[in-house]
Amino acid sequence: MDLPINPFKAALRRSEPLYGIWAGFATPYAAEIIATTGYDWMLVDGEHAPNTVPTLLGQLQAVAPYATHPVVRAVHGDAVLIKQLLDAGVQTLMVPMVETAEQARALVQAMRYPPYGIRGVGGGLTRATRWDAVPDYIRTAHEQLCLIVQIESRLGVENAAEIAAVEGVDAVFIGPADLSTGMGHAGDASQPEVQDCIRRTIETTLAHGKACGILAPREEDARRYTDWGCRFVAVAIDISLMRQAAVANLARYRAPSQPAIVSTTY
Ligand SMILES: O=C(O)C(=O)C[C@H](O)[C@@H](O)CO
Repeated sequence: MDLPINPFKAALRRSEPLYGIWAGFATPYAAEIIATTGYDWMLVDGEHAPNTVPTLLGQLQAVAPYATHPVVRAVHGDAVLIKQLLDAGVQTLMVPMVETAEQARALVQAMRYPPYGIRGVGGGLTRATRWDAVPDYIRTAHEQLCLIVQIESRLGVENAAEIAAVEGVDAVFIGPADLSTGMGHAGDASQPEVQDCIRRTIETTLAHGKACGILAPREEDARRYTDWGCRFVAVAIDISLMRQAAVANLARYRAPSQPAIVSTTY
């Protein structure tokens, strides 16, 4: 069989925004539900959701029949973990808290086989090669792999030009929660100096010919960031959607301040 195409990587080169959703339930069942809803991509979160390599694998398998592309966020940029994730079939990898070009170059190396990098060869043991059904995987894998580095600190913003310029970095994703918190604003990305950092990072990334993405669950933020040039925007978080719907539904029957009455009898 042919090496599976990475439609997300190809779409990043086009101009229309790609709308994504954060998938935080860490189960294949919930991930599959999300994959049926029509978002362009979903962020399967290995950083803040309780995921491990096997749970991420299960979610990749669950969403494989659908058009929504799974972007997997690693808990950190360790080369050994990256090897396992790529072997499990991750095609698009996001790595949090990248602050220097040196870190970005190390991530590129971790995703490539020698002589271009340090990725170990799993061959027929791996889902990435479809257990050896894909011919010439070692020579061609890099064509369909996509690396997204997260810039989410003041240092990362300062080094954005050097990071975006690294060959093999396909896109930059801004983390507004960490960026604003690191700048002393406790998750409030609306602060002018945070907005300024976000805008500068988008402009710098685009100037280096790379795509830029961001998490923006509030509609006005999402629209502003796409106006500023963001190409892929996560406009929702599945866990928040469920909680908001549950709270709103209950509020139709009971005032929010009224305590829950737990009863085991009818
Ligand atoms: O800093 C950010 O913003 C992110 O990286 C996304 C958060 O980690 C996300 O988990 C918020 O729900």
